[in-house]
Amino acid sequence: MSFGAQTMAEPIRRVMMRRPGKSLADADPAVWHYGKTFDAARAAAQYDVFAGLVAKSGAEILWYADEGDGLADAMFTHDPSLVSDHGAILLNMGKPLRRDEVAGHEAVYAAAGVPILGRLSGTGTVEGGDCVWVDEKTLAIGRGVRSNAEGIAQVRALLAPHGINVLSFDLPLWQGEEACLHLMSVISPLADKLALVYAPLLPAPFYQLLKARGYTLVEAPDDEFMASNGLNLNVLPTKPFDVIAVAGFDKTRAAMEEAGCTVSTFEADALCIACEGGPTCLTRPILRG
Ligand SMILES: NC(=O)NCCC[C@H](N)C(=O)O
Repeated sequence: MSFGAQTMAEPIRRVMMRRPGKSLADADPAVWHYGKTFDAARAAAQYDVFAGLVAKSGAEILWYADEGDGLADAMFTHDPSLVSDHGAILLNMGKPLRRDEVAGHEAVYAAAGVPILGRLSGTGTVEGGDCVWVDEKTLAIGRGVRSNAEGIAQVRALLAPHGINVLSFDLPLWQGEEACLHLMSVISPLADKLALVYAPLLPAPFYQLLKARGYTLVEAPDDEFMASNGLNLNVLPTKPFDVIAVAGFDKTRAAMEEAGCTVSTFEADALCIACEGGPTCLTRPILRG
């Protein structure tokens, strides 16, 4: 089978990515809520280093091309769709500027022969960054600014026939409606039942569920979470205990190494810190395991 990713840290075999091009170069930072360190040319150069690390892992990269559609955030391919073992789910973005990205994902799946399990409709919204596979039969979704109750109910209805339990956890507002806070902003799985977390912003019942399921939680330091706008926490496992992280957050790196991880880093001030999305957000795993 060439698709299926109901785990978060098993070896990444196939992934959808989008190299930022004309759409990011033309983006107005005030419209897109990009920070002071935004620089499209440097972001593209930093992206190439990141893409090289993903390619080095052996993953096949399916490219969603930026041909100037104006969708600057579309480089964050994690969000517009989700891939289950039963096909892809085309989501509906909570950030209105990102709604048209879903059609781009649909085209990539059609070209790659990945079946579509279903799609969200109406006013229901869910973003991929709010979705965390706790285990292969349990999907946690953060309800917040980007994902709403109706969207979560729609995902639940699509997955329930396959024996998958979808749970909803409420997120705080934190930096406001314009900023990006996903459930994946406060947790990054590193290996089976091992995750890096920023505990103060975790929904308390989600924290309790992880503990009850036998997870070991590595705590990211407060100062680096604040200094990085949360991006110190956003690390991509290419296989269990092997992760890609944003450079410059040495205490977070040391905490992961202490937990047995090998950490590769890349500079990402113009890309990740400025545009509010890290290595996990820049990838949509299509096949893991
Ligand atoms: N999964 C993620 O956390 N994605 C980051 C998306 C950042 C993008 N600027 C956004 O606001 O949607």
